[in-house]
Amino acid sequence: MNRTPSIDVVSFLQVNVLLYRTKVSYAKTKNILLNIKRYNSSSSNRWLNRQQNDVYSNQAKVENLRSRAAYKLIELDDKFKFFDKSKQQNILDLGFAPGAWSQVARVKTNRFSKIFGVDILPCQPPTGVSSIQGNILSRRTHDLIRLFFSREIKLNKIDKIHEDYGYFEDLTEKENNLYHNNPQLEGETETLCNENLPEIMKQPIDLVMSDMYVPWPQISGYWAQTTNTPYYRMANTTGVAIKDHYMSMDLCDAALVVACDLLKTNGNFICKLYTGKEDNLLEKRMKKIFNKVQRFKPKTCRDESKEIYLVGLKKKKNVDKMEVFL
Ligand SMILES: C[S@@+](CC[C@H](N)C(=O)[O-])C[C@H]1O[C@@H](n2cnc3c(N)ncnc32)[C@H](O)[C@@H]1O
Repeated sequence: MNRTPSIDVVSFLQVNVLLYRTKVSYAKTKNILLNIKRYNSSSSNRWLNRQQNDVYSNQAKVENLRSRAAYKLIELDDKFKFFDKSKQQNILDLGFAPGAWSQVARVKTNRFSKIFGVDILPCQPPTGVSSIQGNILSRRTHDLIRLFFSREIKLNKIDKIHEDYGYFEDLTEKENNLYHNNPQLEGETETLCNENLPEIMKQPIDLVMSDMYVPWPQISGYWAQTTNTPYYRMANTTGVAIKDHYMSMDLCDAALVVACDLLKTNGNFICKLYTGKEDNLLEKRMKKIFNKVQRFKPKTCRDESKEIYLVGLKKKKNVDKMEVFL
């Protein structure tokens, strides 16, 4: 087979020949090569190296969690107590892929609770979690979320192991009568009209959690992609603080619109953002929606990262979306 030598081997040989001619020592050659390598290494390589040496990433692999992000949600829940096994909860996980937050939510809630993930990337959800591939900036995605929570879903009891972990392999789904009896909702192509919806469908969610961040366009690694590992670099940021900030603010606003429309009164909200100039504006908006708003930086977040979480506790009654955003 005709094999093409990698760029490193080629540059090693080239530099060696060059240095042999000029009688430079081997140690110096190595130094020059290291510099070339450093120059060539992309930010995604640096990210992969950091992941390999990261305690939380390794721990996540041991515990069969899909990413280190799981520990951030665990810390958030330790502080704010979002999950409650004693009652049925409807949970929406925005930007759920690869699915670590959904895994945590599944384990921390009882088997009657529904967990629904939305992501713009294709991703197989964890066991006991439902999902759609959709853009949260689209009105249709909002409608599909509403439809999902209007259905009655029963989780099958299969065996003791699943019972212990609070979820089960199969889902049996029974359409909610309200959905079938309402002609307006049967054709999913129409945008749902809020005024005519039955009460149960107006605001069905107890917790909206958003860990969204804009994924990078895929430029490599196609050979290794499966539905479970859609993109390697989806947890990556651009490294340009101001860009990261503005990109995350748009997604926070989108999550906030979902909270205005679909979160129950007294429901809670978690939202990841990269800090910058517009934090205060977001916080101000959140204060119009929630009784209490708090900032939280989990220990799992890297020190150098600008990532923080804004938490909205106990949604107020009759929130006027127009007033929040104008
Ligand atoms: C940091 S990852 C989320 C990690 C996840 N919380 C976990 O625990 O595995 C951010 C996700 O947000 C998703 N995302 C970004 N923009 C989106 C959008 N407009 N609509 C839906 N999902 C989006 C990305 O595709 C990506 O999978």
